[in-house]
Amino acid sequence: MSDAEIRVAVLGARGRMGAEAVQAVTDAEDMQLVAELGRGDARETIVEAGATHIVDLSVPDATEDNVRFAVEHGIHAVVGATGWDDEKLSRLQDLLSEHPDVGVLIAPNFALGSVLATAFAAKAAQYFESAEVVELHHPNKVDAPSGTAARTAQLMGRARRDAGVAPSPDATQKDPDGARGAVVEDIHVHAVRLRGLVAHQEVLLGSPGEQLTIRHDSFDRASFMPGVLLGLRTAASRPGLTHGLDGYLDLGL
Ligand SMILES: NC(=O)C1=CN([C@@H]2O[C@H](COP(=O)(O)OP(=O)(O)OC[C@H]3O[C@@H](n4cnc5c(N)ncnc54)[C@H](OP(=O)(O)O)[C@@H]3O)[C@@H](O)[C@H]2O)C=CC1
Ligand SMILES: O=C(O)C1=N[C@H](C(=O)O)C[C@H](O)C1
Repeated sequence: MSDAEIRVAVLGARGRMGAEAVQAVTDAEDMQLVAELGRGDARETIVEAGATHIVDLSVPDATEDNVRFAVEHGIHAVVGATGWDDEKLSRLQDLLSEHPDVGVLIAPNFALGSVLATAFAAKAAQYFESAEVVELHHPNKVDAPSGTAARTAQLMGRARRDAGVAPSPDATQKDPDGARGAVVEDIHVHAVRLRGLVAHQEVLLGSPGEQLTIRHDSFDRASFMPGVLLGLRTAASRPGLTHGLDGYLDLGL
């Protein structure tokens, strides 16, 4: 084993994503899987196992504490678990300023196609009168809207605001049951939960007489693994917080 080897602890290792990541890390020649943690397992195991990196694929309620533990112990973190709102991100930034050698990637989505779709949507959003997001997932998902949809809407909304675009036209006066969906940065976000689905998203952009739809589909969790491995291979060389796998890619957009 070389000193430079990436020694990985997977958190949420028995979950849908975690199990896939355990296999991907095991198969990677430049990595060693040194710990697999689930709910109730002591985080100290990560340190005892000599991990240089964690992959956090646990749950929104646990991820902040997991990442805090890693950073405080000088361990790089690649994070796919959702729930990272602005408050948590800001606390993490503060923590990282005390640990300037540690790299953390918070990746709402590891699939390259999804990362590109979000970047395209952010780029296109200012050119259309109307913009909405529809995310579609398997019914075992515990959070809504998805982390990917929330981030996509946030980037779209900010781009529209910076360009001076008005909020999407909407004559709705009565919506007692929330049929118009969640609102993130002035963008409506709709969540579908349907047996048979994995992870899908449509960004709808409309102007008089035309519509642009930017759709991405993950049919299998294998789609996320190249992004997880890229995150693990890059995090140590990118100290501080990176929000979005696009931060490790040169998309040129
Ligand atoms: N960024 C990306 O590309 C992707 C992100 N995700 C996100 O990853 C997360 C996991 O998704 P998914 O695998 O489908 O969910 P699962 O429910 O299948 O897996 C979550 C796992 O985390 C375990 N867990 C709970 N608490 C802790 C804890 N404190 N420490 C360690 N493990 C814990 C759970 O154990 P138990 O079963 O005992 O509760 C469970 O095994 C979600 O937030 C999801 O949105 C999912 C797909 C892609
Ligand atoms: O829970 C999931 O499955 C997924 N979660 C992430 C999210 O909330 O965006 C990524 C992907 O959509 C799959």
